[in-house]
Amino acid sequence: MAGHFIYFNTRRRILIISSLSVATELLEKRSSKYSGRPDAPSMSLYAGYIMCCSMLTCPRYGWGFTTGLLDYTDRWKQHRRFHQQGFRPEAVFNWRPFQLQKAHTLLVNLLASPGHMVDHVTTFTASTIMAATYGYDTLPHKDPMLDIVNRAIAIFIESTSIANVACFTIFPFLKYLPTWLPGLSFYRNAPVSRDLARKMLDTPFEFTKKSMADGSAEPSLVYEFLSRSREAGGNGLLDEEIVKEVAASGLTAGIETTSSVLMAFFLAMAMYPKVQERAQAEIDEVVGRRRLPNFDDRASLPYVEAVLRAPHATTEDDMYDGWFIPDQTLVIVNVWAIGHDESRYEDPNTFNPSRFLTPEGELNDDDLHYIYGFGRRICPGRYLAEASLWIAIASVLAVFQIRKAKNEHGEDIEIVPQFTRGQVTHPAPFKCAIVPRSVEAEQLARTQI
Ligand code: HEM
Repeated sequence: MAGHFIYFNTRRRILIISSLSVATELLEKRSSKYSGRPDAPSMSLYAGYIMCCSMLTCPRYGWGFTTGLLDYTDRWKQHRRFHQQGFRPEAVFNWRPFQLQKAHTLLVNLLASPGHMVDHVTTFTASTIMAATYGYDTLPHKDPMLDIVNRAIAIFIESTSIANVACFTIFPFLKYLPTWLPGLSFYRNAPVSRDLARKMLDTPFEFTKKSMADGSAEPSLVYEFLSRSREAGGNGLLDEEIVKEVAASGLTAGIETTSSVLMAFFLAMAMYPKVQERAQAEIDEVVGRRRLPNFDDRASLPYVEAVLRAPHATTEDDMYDGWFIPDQTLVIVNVWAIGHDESRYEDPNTFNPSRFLTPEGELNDDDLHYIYGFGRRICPGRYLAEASLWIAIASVLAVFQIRKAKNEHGEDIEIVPQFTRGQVTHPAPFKCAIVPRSVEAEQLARTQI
């Protein structure tokens, strides 16, 4: 162990980095060496984002195509080029009107059934990504396309939980046993998962192709790539398969992560009413109560912005600070530790947006970029995610009060924050009350769509 990193040299070489400067030095400045993915079952951890990646397990469940699981190969580079084009800041800018509209749908859904906050949040994040990717406008409830995507993600997450993958990693012979044996039921999910993954790759893609053929296609990532490929005389099937893979990778990487942050926002607001009041006071002062916030208000709402802020396998040997880091070391960035580093953050366990403000009330330069990863593997969907999160948070704060739920005696039900385990962590179910701030706020929300 050396200061901010721990190195295990067991059967699998593992390096855990808990310092921003070490992560930046290794994963950004020496990014060419640290952009691979491990060649054996392994886990890479991020706080709030735990991705369990297994080169053996994921293809079995039909998920070997996703960008995040591809090794540092030409195919991965092709994926990245597509992501870069589709989700670069200028391209994402064009999605703002749509994100605003979907944030308003979120408000109306919350008014109708606040108890289904988790479903509404997932519909919101999925609908923005589906629109940007396929030009597909999801229904507010029970959308058939979204149903395929959600089922594909759910069965994959359930089947490849860390416990299950660890089981296969430690006892690889299990995969030769009959799947009817007790305890191996999750393994029976593999063909179902493969089937759903295939549907997830094909169905929305075919939707875009069909709408291009009948002239009704909305602009989208898939639309743009297919048009360009046709203009350039692309070689059909191969190109189409890559576009399908890239598009579905964005869906699978973006929905759970973005939804998880929004759920954590509701949790924090219920637990920290003073923070909520201060953010709402800022919105009332800057935006007023006669309209809802829009993206033009973002720069004038530093406190709301502050509320929003709250594995790499090496492909070559490397030396760092006198330490030798061999090829094929699994590198894990412990984002939780970086976010709880007391030398950076005073009282790090408290939800305190003010830590991102200067004494003058301006935003400081800590933009938490590290939550999106480092170097060549950095999250390509971060601009889309940030914009979706901001507009959802600002809109919800303008319209709702989020409070602890009450029991039958009218007392607050205390919230003990807990997070699920799995490939993407999110707050464990908790009760909260989501009620309009006023009759006017409710009417304002209803008149937007
Ligand atoms: C709050 C939301 C999000 C968070 C916290 C998040 C975080 C991350 C992190 C930590 C990584 C791994 C980076 C690394 O290996 O160093 C990643 C990868 C990725 N993310 Fe995101 N992400 C979010 C939303 C999105 C969205 C909306 C999309 C697409 C629309 C997306 C697409 C991807 C893809 C394709 C990868 C794989 C990149 C690669 O391996 O080259 N993410 N994300």
